[in-house]
Amino acid sequence: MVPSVLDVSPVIPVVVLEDAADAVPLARALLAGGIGIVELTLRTASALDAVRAVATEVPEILLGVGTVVSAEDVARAVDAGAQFLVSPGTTRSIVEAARDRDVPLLPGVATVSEALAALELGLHELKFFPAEQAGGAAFLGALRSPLPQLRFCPTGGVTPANAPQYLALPNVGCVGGSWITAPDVLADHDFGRVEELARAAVALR
Ligand SMILES: O=C[C@H](O)COP(=O)(O)O
Ligand SMILES: CC(=O)C(=O)O
Repeated sequence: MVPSVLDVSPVIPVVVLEDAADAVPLARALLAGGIGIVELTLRTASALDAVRAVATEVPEILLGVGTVVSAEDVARAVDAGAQFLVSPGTTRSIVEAARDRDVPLLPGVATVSEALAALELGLHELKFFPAEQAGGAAFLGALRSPLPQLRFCPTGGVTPANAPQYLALPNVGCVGGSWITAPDVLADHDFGRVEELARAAVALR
């Protein structure tokens, strides 16, 4: 049984991978650093090859596909091996496509009305995106009182410096962020650095 996506790790690393050959060593470095989950975004031509490689060669990691912006993306991601899906927003067609494939979806919201609309679609675990730009930890903290049934993964502008403020909120399960797999780290193929950053990220909570 797949655990709730929000409860695997304090941080979901959000990855934009240019070279699919990096995917497997990257996933192994995250695991070695104590992070058992990864979100590979559909933002590069190599994304689906990367997903297929991790699904085949690193089955121990919970494999998500992000930047899912259509029902077609849901199909492509799940066919490639995605175990969960992440979207920057929430649409009925994406929600229904993910349900049809029986794959957990973490869709994004940025306002109270979007959170209510997601609730009407039966969703209780959401991404808060873009977190820093949309109101940060103070905004999410204020949602807790009227909407205690919702839990969030704030993503967008989250850093090791501000992550603890989010992780201290009772309606936050984990945060998402790209700092563990930042472009300079990936450009250097520095998987030892990925492991170090992963270990430091796990210690944030
Ligand atoms: O999914 C959203 C972003 O790509 C991650 O945002 P970030 O680079 O600000 O951590
Ligand atoms: C930003 C976002 O939610 C994603 O790339 O999946």
